[in-house]
Amino acid sequence: MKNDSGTAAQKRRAGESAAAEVTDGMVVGLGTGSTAAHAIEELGRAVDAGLDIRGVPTSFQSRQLAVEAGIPLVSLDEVEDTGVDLAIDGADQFDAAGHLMKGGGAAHAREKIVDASADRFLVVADPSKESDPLDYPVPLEVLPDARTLAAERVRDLGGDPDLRAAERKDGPVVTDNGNLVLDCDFGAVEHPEALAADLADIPGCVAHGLFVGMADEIHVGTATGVEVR
Ligand SMILES: O=C[C@H](O)[C@H](O)[C@H](O)COP(=O)(O)O
Repeated sequence: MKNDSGTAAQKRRAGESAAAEVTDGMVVGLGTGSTAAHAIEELGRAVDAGLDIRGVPTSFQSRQLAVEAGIPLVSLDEVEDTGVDLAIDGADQFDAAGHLMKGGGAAHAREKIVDASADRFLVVADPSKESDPLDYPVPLEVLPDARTLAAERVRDLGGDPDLRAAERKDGPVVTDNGNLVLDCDFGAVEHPEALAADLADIPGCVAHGLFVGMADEIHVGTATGVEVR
């Protein structure tokens, strides 16, 4: 179960552990999802206590949480000179090499921009996210007009694309960027670097959920503490 109290506590420990790495003056990338939310809440408490930071949200969801938590926000444009000091973000899966699958919340396009802009990128996760090899269907954000061609190219690569449907509306999920998501099942991904390159080449692909070689640390919340990998 993704949301039982054990897993929720593990996510909280991971989020709080990564938030503890944030220091005064930092520009911080604020990830999306239920685990990164714990880091945002913890940073909000630290801001209340006097921590001076600026946050760069990765989604509508993380922006809302940060506003509620009282974290001052900036856009990537506004930190052109300073860049992002540290990003904290969740993952749908991670492997032993530190490669990630992201995009379960359809936020991976902006997450990839913010996480790649950071001097240090910390992933927060619970132990259920570990998978070797990665086998979570790869989320592919595509321009709406590219949907049919992109699905065809995914099939050519050996994948099974499925247009992500919205849960409480008829029709597809539309991302924060106005695009669609194809969840592309490739089974076990034995060569993430090669698949990442092939997917990036698909016309109309905005971003795929493979984050290859990007993570600096993975904070894994356990039943009793946090393992940093
Ligand atoms: O698009 C969503 C993001 O990549 C999330 O960081 C990812 O889905 C993990 O979310 P959660 O921590 O809720 O499992």
